[in-house]
Amino acid sequence: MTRTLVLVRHGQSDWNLKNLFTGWKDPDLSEKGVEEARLAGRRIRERGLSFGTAFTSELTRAQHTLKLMLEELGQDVPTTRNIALNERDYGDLTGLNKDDARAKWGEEQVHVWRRSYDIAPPGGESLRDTGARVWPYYIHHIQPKVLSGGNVLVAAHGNSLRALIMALDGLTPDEIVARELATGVPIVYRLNEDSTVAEKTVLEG
Ligand SMILES: O=C(O)[C@@H](CO)OP(=O)(O)O
Repeated sequence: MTRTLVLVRHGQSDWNLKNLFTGWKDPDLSEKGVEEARLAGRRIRERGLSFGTAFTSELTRAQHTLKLMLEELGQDVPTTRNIALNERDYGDLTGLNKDDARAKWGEEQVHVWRRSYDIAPPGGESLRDTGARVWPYYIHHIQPKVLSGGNVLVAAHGNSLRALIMALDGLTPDEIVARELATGVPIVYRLNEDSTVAEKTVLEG
């Protein structure tokens, strides 16, 4: 029994390309994002992994990434979509250009809003808030599938996955600040029977 969990941040979206805060807005993948998603699927295929279940968010960029990965894998897997896996809600920053926001509020403040654990952007969610919906969803819906040996593929978002990875890797609020997730790079976890992490491999390069 392999108990494998693969996490993938969606490929580059049109709004990533335009450098806009995206959050719960729903742009699709850019051309580059489509290629990144396909490459992610091929990287997973090279590992010979097959999946019993897949999960994604309610947002198009993650769903599209999952679809393209499964096409590359040649696997038709039952998929569950849930809002709990959505990107962090960016509140009032949504739709603003990230460089314009730095010019207005300063580099440091914008970095705190984007990467800190417990400071929320105005009207939006902190990473802690995001984790408060992602982690219970993981525990109740995703982890049981992994522990039963079905191998699970999750396509989600930079911050919903940072929140999950923080818990899986046992990172502190200070340590999570420096964690960035690249688009379309699969992260493979193998879990022990007791749900702790046995091994983590990042499929990059
Ligand atoms: O705009 C967003 O929703 C996210 C991810 O693209 O941005 P950030 O890099 O600030 O986490």
